[in-house]
Amino acid sequence: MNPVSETYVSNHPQPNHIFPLDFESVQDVVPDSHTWNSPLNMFNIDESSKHVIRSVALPVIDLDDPNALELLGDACQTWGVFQVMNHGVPLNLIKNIESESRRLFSLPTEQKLKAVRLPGEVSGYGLAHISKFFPKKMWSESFCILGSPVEQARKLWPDQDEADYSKFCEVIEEYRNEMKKLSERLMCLMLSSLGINTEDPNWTGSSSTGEQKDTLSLLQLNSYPVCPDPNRAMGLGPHTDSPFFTVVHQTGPGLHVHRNQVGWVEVPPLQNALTIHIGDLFTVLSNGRFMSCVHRAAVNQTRHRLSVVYLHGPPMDVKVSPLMKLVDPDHPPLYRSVTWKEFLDIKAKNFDKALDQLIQTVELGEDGKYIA
Ligand SMILES: O=C(O)CCC(=O)C(=O)O
Ligand SMILES: [Fe+2]
Repeated sequence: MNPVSETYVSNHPQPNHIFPLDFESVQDVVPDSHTWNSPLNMFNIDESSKHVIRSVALPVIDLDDPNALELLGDACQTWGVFQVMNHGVPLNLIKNIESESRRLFSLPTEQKLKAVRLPGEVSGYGLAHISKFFPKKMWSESFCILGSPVEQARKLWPDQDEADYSKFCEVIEEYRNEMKKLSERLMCLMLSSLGINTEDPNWTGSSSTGEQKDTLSLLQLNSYPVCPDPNRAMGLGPHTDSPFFTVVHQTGPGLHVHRNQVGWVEVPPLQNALTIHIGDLFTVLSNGRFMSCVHRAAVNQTRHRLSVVYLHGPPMDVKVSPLMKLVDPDHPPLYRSVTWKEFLDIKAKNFDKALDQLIQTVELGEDGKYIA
């Protein structure tokens, strides 16, 4: 079994955390199961104000800018989120993934349910994986793709022309390839901003079996149907992403990021920009220099919103630890090492406190090395 699937199986997701609301049948009331009215008390966020800030400018980085490296390093250390322009992903490919996602989510509910994610599986249609951490259901549906999309696509478009599902699969594969290229470029830039030379092939550590493996790439398509009462519903609850980072394309406003002392800030849907969220494993790797960014998705009353999220992480069984170059007598290693697979287990049990579980106290030994 795939190691990501193993993690999901061992954490027993319940079917009620998989099935989205049948949005086709919703009239003009948000059902109680989807009404978010009590404070969540997560991530130490002060929820006394519901106000979303639109006047604070998030970092926008043109990758062709000669100062891109510096700007990017600064954005990762202050915000943990930024937008990139001139990222090299063909704009027609972004339009194509948008229209393929729209085609998928506009299928009749019963058709989408044919590709439902089974308990313990990663790929398929359903509520986002984080659903189980919240007391109320989210106003969204998602489609997660790990590995080949063919099997799921055949379930969605079974009786028709092969062109129906093969177009979907082609676009998914092409988009994922472009995301992989962009992510590798961003990873190099982010590490360079920390003074790390990525030409050293061992910078991420080695897998437990000693072999070099491919980084894992996961794609998640999210759909946020129009909502009769957006102030009482939540598209996607507050969370941090687990991998090194995620690359998000959104079709309209709705993404909010949280910054301490500032509050919830809207990420504007800039034309031709992609949004990058620093994830938990980068916090570990950078020894706390880059902090993962808490974000959520709101819904609205008039526009069906979509987002496409690419998760860029290390191979599942590679140990991620604070980079040696970022550790010195003034900066002890804050986190113990962890693989992505182990971290998903920790997150499944501790959600917003997952990173805290990795914090370690160390002492400097006589040989100048830290002892946990
Ligand atoms: O829809 C969005 O803009 C955000 C989606 C997201 O955060 C996620 O899928 O992890
Ligand atoms: Fe996210």
